[in-house]
Amino acid sequence: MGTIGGEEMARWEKDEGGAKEERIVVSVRMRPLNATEMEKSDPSDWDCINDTTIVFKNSLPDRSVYPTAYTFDRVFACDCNTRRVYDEGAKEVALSVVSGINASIFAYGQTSSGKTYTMAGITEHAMEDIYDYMQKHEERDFVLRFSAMEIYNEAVRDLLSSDGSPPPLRLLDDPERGTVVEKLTEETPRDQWHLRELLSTCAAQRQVEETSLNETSSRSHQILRLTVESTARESKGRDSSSTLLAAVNFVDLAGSERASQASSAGNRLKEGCHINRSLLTLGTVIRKLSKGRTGHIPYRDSKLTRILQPFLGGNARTAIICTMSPARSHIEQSRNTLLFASCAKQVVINAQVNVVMSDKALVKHLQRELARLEHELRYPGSASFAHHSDALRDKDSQIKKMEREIKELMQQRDLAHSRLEDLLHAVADEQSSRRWEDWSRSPASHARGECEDALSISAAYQIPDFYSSRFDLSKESSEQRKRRIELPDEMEPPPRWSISSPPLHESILQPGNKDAEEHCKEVRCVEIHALSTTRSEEFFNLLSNDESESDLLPLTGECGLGDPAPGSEGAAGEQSIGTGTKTTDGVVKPCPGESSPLNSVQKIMSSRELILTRSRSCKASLMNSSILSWLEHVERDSKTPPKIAGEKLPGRPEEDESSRLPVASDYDVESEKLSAEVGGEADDHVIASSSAEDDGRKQLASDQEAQEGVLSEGHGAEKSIKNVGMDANVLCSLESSPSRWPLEFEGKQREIIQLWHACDVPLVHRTCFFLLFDGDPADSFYMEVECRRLSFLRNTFSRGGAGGDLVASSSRCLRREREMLCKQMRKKLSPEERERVYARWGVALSSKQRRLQLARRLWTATDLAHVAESASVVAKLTGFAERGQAMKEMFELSFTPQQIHKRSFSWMHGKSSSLV
Ligand SMILES: Nc1ncnc2c1ncn2[C@@H]1O[C@H](COP(=O)(O)OP(=O)(O)OP(=O)(O)O)[C@@H](O)[C@H]1O
Repeated sequence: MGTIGGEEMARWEKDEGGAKEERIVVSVRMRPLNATEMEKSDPSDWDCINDTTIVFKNSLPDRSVYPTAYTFDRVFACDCNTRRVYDEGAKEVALSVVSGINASIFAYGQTSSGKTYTMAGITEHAMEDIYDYMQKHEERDFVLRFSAMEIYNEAVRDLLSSDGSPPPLRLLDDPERGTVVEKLTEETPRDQWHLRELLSTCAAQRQVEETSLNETSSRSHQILRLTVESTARESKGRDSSSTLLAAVNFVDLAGSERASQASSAGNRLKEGCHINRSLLTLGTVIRKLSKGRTGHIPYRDSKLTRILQPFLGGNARTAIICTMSPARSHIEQSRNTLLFASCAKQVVINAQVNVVMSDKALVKHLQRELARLEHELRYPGSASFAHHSDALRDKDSQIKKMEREIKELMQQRDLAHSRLEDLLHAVADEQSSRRWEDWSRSPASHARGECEDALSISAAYQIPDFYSSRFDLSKESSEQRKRRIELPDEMEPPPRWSISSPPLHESILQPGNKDAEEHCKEVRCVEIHALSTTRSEEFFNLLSNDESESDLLPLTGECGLGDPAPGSEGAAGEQSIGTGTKTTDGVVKPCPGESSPLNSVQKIMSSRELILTRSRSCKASLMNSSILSWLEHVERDSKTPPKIAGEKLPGRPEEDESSRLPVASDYDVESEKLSAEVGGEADDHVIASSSAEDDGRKQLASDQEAQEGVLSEGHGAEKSIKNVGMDANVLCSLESSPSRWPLEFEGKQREIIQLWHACDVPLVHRTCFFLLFDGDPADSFYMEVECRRLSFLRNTFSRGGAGGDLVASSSRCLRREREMLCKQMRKKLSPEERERVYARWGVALSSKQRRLQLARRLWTATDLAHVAESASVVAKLTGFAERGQAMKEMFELSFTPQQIHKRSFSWMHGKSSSLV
């Protein structure tokens, strides 16, 4: 133990005196059977099986509920000497006193169990060790003070009093020191021998009487207290000197006894009552302390607990040695002792070093503390303040840094997760495609042909339901809201358009159409958000590795479809429109030999031109719920909707011919120029064909190839466009564009439109897709998916066999969808609106079946103006425009091979269903 002062002192103060939580050290010592017990052949029922456990070894049936084994810090068998008991059960605690920590050693047990015998030895050994310690630490100056008292019949007696019969001492409550015994003699032993003498005096003074159990029974509680005060010699007399001050109590309790067993009477009985009462209080205090320091602890119920209050579960280390007799005759008392010991070992104590500063040191310390506090009050930004604020800032920056790291980690995790998902989806889709192809070639697929029709229809008719189920605006996310079609300010829809109608599916969804519901469920929505670009790239990489692509695009150079503008012919039904012919389902098909190269050029022109001309307002107007408003808008401004080359927009005033771009016939000359300039690649794919419908689909592939060929030429294509008279502004825009996405988008869009046409894709699907994907780079993923699916279907159609049946089925499905739209016209459009739409679409007002005529003209051409116009009408009729916008994610790849048996690709098409 070194000097405590200066820095050490400050450190000690910081550590709150080195206080640490520990428990009372509890040991059990069993004495040998005494002569009386042996005479009575009282058997020994207890056995110390190891250093910590004592067991009740009686094999007789025991009716009690007491445990048979008890474990403590240490247990000492009969043959253990007191030295060992002291060394292992009390020494460490007793010697705490020299370190400035209060300590108490208790001996507890029934009468005649050996308390006095044990405690006398322990006190002696402790005194020896303390003196030994003092001798070994000459750097410190020690001062010992010794006092002794006994509590006999609840009276405190001074055992060092020279008076023969001293009066009982009073207990005083000192605010600083707690309970103090007034006028208690305190001796300062000169040396170890002097202390021994004092101990002898105490023993002689103590109340001892003979009882039936113990010839020298102690009838009082004895408390011997040795106070140790130590100061470092080198700091003595200096301002910074400090003193360690602590006391150790050696408490030899009176033995609990049963009056019957002790055969006590008279004074012995009275003594026994006091003893038992005070021991009972001690037991209560210990029990309450063992459950934590909550509630009232009855220290004041006895003089014993009142005097020992500071040492019981307080600022003192404590050791309790419980003594017991092994005799069976004392089984009950022994068990009580063990229960007390069990309770005591639960008590948590909080001993700390007690430092006493010299008056000078104390004054100086207090002055320094006062000055520091005053300084802090006057200058809030002082060093300590600054220190704290700096620490706070550091912590804040640490927190922010950690938050950033967490965010980054979460993003990385999400990214990895979504990539994994994409890869899994891609793999699953590829497997699905292959399985489906295999299956479609199998006889089973033909056998199912009988009910294709109904399935196709139901699947087609469930589309509005599909959309309506996803158009719940109350659940619309902010992203969806952002994507939702916006109405231009100047084009507020007139009130009549806002009349809500029940969802289309309610009127047309056929009962029992469970397959249709399944189709909806199978559509998987994958979040792409900010990762869409990355995911698209990954997806394209996957696609580029997919060799099946080449199979899906048979190069059959045949007649391409013309681009008959709606309204270019007023006839209905089977009448021809333009130079093309109309099939029974109203789909306009071109005549063989119509200029496919011209179509290609037109498509390129349209897509190129759209880069500039398809303004937001234009697109928005197409998407708006108000067709009428849109029509009015078109009539006011001849330059919108898009100035699609070579087409006559429905409703466009005839006198505006001069302002529009060249019509198809204008291209006859220009197309030749283009063909020559693009190296004839487009021409290579265009071969005249005499077939009308199926061949038309094949021609679409040819057109597509031609278009891709032109697009792939890059600047060459632009040059060609320039030659056909494109606005110079368009070219400037193209050349200055930092990204090729707009070009790719337009190309992809046209490709999809043609594939829709070729595959008889349901009009509702076309409409939703067209309106949703408006050129956002993030759309590339969906558009590529759509292309892949449609190419797959087209490839299937072109193979003949089962594909031929599927074509017929899809055509029927499309025809019924047009009938559905026809019915919706009556519900969704007022008579006046219908008239205007008829006029715009070239349906003669005097003709019959006008609604059917209109329905059959929708989506019958592939030029962008026609498509946009058709989409706006279908959107209005199906309520798409009223309900808002669908989630783009539902257009993702969603083939589900596991559910092929349900005849459903989740691709929400009658077509896909009819394929199965
Ligand atoms: N471990 C022991 N080894 C040998 N003898 C012992 C042992 N413990 C106690 N004794 C003897 O047993 C007798 C009773 O011991 P002691 O007086 O210490 O009991 P006690 O618990 O103090 O009783 P009381 O409460 O009545 O004062 C004594 O004669 C003592 O010498």
